[in-house]
Amino acid sequence: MNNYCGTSRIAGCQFTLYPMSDNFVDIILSALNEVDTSKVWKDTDDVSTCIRGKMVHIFDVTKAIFLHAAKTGEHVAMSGTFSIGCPGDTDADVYMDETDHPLNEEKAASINQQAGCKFALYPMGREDYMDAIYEQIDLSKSRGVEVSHSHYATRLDGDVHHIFRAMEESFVSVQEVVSHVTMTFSISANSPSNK
Ligand SMILES: Cc1ncc(C[n+]2csc(CCO)c2C)c(N)n1
Repeated sequence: MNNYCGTSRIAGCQFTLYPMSDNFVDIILSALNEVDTSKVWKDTDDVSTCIRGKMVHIFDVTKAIFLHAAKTGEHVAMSGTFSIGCPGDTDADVYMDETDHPLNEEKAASINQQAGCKFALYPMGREDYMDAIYEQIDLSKSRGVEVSHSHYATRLDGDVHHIFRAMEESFVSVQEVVSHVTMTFSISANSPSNK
């Protein structure tokens, strides 16, 4: 099966927004609406949204949707799973022809938002999966984000742009050596616990 396009392979993210607000329907639908998703395959249902396409656009769209929801000032959380190299899917292959320019970066760049995030990498099908994680991730170089370890996950605190950059860098470097990788994350902004 050929799921390669140049040097880029098809990736995806399945995520759910949880606005802790009476206005949750509007916050979810506006965030999904305001973000330009034209470079990714997208499907939203009552549980979650799934996007598929080039890695650069998967991270661009996921981050932008979280930022647009969080900029309402409400306590908003998002949980999801990134995946690459999952064999079998071909229905989003057409999106692999898109250029690498992320469509939402310019608009999202002006949104400053602090958040806390826990993420975990799962390189699939490897006896030495722990080595694959430790060898490829060098979070010591992550600028603007505080890194701490927790059970089953790594915690990142800081600006949302820096948090997503750290997760993207980790995911990109692990998938260069392990063909099938998943990464779970849970991110929270405007939590009353921090007031
Ligand atoms: C990113 C994301 N996608 C879908 C849902 C599921 N969902 C729950 S309420 C609602 C709006 C009314 O239909 C939707 C779509 C979600 N929470 N977050």
